[in-house]
Amino acid sequence: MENLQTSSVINMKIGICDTTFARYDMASAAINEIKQHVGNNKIIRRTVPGVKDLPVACKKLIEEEGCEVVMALGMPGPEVMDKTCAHEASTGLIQAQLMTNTHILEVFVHEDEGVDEKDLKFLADNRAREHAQNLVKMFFKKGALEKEAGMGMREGHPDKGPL
Ligand SMILES: Cc1nc2c(=O)[nH]c(=O)nc-2n(C[C@H](O)[C@H](O)[C@H](O)CO)c1C
Repeated sequence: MENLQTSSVINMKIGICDTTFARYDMASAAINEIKQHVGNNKIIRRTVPGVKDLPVACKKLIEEEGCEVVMALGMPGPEVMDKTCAHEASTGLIQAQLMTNTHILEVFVHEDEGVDEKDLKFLADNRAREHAQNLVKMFFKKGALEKEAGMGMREGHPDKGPL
């Protein structure tokens, strides 16, 4: 994707929220990706213990810090309890979006998605970066996502492609 830094006149506050539970620093990958495309925008990062702490942290980034979009990055573990936590966190993130009328892009990588640790690391980095690109397209490149509508795009994994 092209660098939009010079072409963009939009100046936004972008929130990035991640967890210590995650086994990869997805927030740094997302921030690095955003800065490559729209580095002139302010990025505010917060780190919380786990995914269930993300909804209120994101809501605070929006309401108290003035962020106009937030990324919520987390890694649910492989146990049934972890999957339940992830679902609860996801529901909380949707509620926070509706309460604030603001997008929170959920970027979860389930620990059992990777076939091994190397694969999991690659997946986490890739998904964080590709969702960061989605954020850039949504807010800085008018019509960019519409061009990709129905194209079977996947974040982290290879795209599926259109039917
Ligand atoms: C069981 C469990 N599993 C996960 C997980 O898979 N991924 C994660 O990020 N956090 C998990 N947590 C922690 C909670 O999200 C939360 O941090 C604590 O309940 C404290 O509020 C818990 C408690």
